[in-house]
Amino acid sequence: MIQISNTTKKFGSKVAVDHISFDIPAGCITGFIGPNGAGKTTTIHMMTGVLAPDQGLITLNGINIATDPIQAKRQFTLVPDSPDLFLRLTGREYANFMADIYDIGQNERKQRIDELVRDFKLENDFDSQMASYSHGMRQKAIIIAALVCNPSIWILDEPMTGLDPESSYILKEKMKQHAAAGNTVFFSTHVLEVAEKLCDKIIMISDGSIKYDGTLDHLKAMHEGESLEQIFLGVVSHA
Ligand SMILES: Nc1ncnc2c1ncn2[C@@H]1O[C@H](COP(=O)(O)OP(=O)(O)OP(=O)(O)O)[C@@H](O)[C@H]1O
Repeated sequence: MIQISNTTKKFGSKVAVDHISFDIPAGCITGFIGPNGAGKTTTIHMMTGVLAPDQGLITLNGINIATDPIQAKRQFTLVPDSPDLFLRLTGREYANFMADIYDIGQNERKQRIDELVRDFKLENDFDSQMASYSHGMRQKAIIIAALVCNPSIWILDEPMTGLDPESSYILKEKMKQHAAAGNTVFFSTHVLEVAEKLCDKIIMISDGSIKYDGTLDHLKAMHEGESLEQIFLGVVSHA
């Protein structure tokens, strides 16, 4: 579970995130949707300790990321918005580096890496430097390394970007399984069809403020006969 309370982030005079509060419960998939520049990545960076908020409180499984960052960071894994990281490492070296950080034993990590590499069809390239990968292959390697760690909370920033349909399907199935096992899955997306098919709960952000926080079913009941796209465009145009 993640709790964000009255949290604000400014860059100079620009208020990127403005007094936002919401809970992300365990046991379901929560989608974070909003237009470009709405504040999604800034929020995710504050949740994961990459950025310090100017104001507010963020806890992950009840642990305050500001005052207990090491323990808080052990609660989650992050798929960042850009996969262009550690490009001199091979996919396998990067996955092992992440597994080291999370203290995953040798047998367990080997089993998980083998399974994930097979699922995402990266067997032929996993021992090559990530600099030689295509964008989609880098995205797969970052996802594999994040999922090898397998803590209770998964935070994914635009995770389907660049993935082929088969890999995107596999990732969505893994997200569903993780949530069904009682864990927390939170992801941002621009792809409303994905949000519609995958999410139990939706949080909509626009211009740094939360415009909707609730179940997908409730949102649809409030806007009977409208698609999620029509609802989204309505919410954003009234921002
Ligand atoms: N490092 C920064 N310096 C200055 N302004 C920033 C910085 N990071 C983000 N912003 C601003 O904060 C606002 C929110 O940006 P953010 O990246 O959180 O949006 P987003 O919802 O993730 O957008 P996108 O969907 O385009 O990735 C934008 O107006 C952006 O210009």
